[in-house]
Amino acid sequence: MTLELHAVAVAAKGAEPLFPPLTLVVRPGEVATVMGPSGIGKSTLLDAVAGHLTHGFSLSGSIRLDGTDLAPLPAEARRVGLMFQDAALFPHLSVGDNLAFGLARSVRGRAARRAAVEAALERAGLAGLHDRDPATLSGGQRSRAALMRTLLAEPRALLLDEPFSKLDAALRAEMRAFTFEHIRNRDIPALMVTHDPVDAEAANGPLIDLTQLEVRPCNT
Ligand SMILES: Nc1ncnc2c1ncn2[C@@H]1O[C@H](COP(=O)(O)OP(=O)(O)OP(=O)(O)O)[C@@H](O)[C@H]1O
Repeated sequence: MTLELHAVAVAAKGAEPLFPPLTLVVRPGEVATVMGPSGIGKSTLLDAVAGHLTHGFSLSGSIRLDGTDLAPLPAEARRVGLMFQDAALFPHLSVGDNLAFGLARSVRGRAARRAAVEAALERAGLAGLHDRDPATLSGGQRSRAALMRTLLAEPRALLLDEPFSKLDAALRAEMRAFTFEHIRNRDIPALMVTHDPVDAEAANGPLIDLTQLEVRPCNT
């Protein structure tokens, strides 16, 4: 799965585009980093890829996933996963039921769904916590569960909007490594918005500064 942005720009009705046209290729397993000052349109760019553009913003250029133009597809048909800093587990569901909520519809039958959730909990280092109330988990455990919920939907690409910024330094490093490893294992492209140079340094894909729109290789 490759994510391709060609001359992508977003603009509010009657206004100038938020940033100059962006052209970018994110290959399978790669994390591309998008940086730029507050308000330049980083989250709006991710919304455009996810199919959630709101507030009168319109998109120009094209966004392709695996060669398919995403423009005509509604958000749910794009199968693009979104992880953001305030990603919360549903407080009224157990940890396992939170993960089951994300589970792709293609996994059918009670036993198969339970097995898929148990395997995901195990991979996230959360084995045995299926029936726990999310409020009783540590911050890192909650973050890992939220990521697994996103991944269980089998997204074809992942969008990360400052996903680690609420975590302390140690947890941040752990979640960053965990997330990037899953992106590589799933061989899906990811687009990460961050203000943190350490996140950018750890990413293996192109680095885009929306104020410069320079695309240069990072760690490759
Ligand atoms: N609900 C809204 N209604 C109108 N304009 C909005 C709305 N949300 C965002 N904007 C505007 O769209 C522009 C881009 O916002 P966006 O959130 O994409 O920026 P950002 O680069 O992600 O910022 P930050 O780093 O602070 O999250 C900003 O100028 C902002 O004021």
